[in-house]
Amino acid sequence: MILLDHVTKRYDAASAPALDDVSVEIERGEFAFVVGASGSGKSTLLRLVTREVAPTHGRIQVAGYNLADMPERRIPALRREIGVVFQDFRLLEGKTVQQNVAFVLQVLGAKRRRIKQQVPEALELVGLADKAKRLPHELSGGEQQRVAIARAVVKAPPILLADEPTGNLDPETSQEIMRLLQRINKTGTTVVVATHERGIVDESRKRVIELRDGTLVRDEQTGGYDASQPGEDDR
Ligand SMILES: Nc1ncnc2c1ncn2[C@@H]1O[C@H](COP(=O)(O)OP(=O)(O)OP(=O)(O)O)[C@@H](O)[C@H]1O
Repeated sequence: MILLDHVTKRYDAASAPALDDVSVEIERGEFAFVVGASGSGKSTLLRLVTREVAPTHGRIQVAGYNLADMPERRIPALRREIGVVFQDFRLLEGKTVQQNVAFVLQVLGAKRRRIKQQVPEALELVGLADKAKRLPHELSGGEQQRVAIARAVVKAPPILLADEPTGNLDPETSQEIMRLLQRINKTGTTVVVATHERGIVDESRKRVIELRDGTLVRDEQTGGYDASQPGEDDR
């Protein structure tokens, strides 16, 4: 589903690569964490998968698309296969919850009937059916992130990427969001979560792909964060 084969990404020739010769394969239906300290390359890895940035070297395949030599005009088709969630939610402030979620389908040119059916389903999935008419600022942070997740999955993408999805949330709300992402994974969606919060990773016992200074230093199926290494929380 997602394949990086000896991928290097340099943003500019003078500085060290943000990702350095990274090879990793994430199968359809898997749940994987990408962990590492700030600046280790987590966001760069996700941005390569969405083709926001192109690799300097190496081969990338996502949902059957070959990204390294992909023409610009094919990028929208790739992005239809991927839902993305960010730390800062990125909701449209002037639109209600249901309008935020519907907007994705409208942009894709979906029929009104499909929108009427899928938006309530997505809100039901994230537990926000009763708050469909609220504006984002009338919601808690955790609720706003759930709207963002509903928006990411409403088009039923095979892949969901989350970049520090719990970075702005308290521990209890973070756990709720992680449970929701795992529930979405159980429906068959491939889920990749970048985070530097080791507690979340330890609890989940999922595959952990660890980056340090742009290189892959660990790829383990059973989870657990290497406590011997200093991380964000220890500084
Ligand atoms: N657009 C850019 N231009 C130049 N350098 C960049 C750019 N984006 C990221 N970098 C550099 O690439 C390296 C990896 O950054 P990246 O954002 O991928 O790390 P990260 O692990 O996601 O960090 P964080 O947790 O702080 O978001 C860093 O050294 C960063 O400064």
